[in-house]
Amino acid sequence: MSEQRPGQQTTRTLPACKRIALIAHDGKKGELLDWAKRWRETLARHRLIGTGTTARRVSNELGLEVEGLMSGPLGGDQQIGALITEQRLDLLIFFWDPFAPQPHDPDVKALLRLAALWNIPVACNAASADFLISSPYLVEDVSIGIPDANDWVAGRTS
Ligand SMILES: O=C(CO)COP(=O)(O)O
Repeated sequence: MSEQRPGQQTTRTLPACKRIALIAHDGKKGELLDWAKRWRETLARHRLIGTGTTARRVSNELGLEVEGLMSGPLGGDQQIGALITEQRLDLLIFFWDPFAPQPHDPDVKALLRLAALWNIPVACNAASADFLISSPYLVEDVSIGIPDANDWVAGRTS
């Protein structure tokens, strides 16, 4: 089977002040809130964004400013995916629930695909989120490799 992949990479810079998405499925919201409480002071120094219910709960229960998008089942995962594609998100903390099928499972898969494609640091559980949030890269400009979108289109149009 022939498969097409981006042939050429370019880079982009994750800024020192990171744009961090916080998302949790209902069965994992308690864990995410506990985790965010532990890292509250660190999170407060970055720009937070989240799907509707997660964002509201983090904001209400921790007193942090979190930009709330649409709730996940109503399209929020896709909005986060669009931010990744537009290079407007730097870190994804997504506690998805391995025990609960979601009505919007295709959106969840699509979001994780875009995060993998665009080389975004992702944590899907508390231990990996601890590693990400305590990394020295969190407060530095960090250059990451990403697919070269212009080269991709050029290769499909020449
Ligand atoms: O469903 C979600 C992610 O797939 C999360 O959505 P809410 O934060 O609105 O619950």
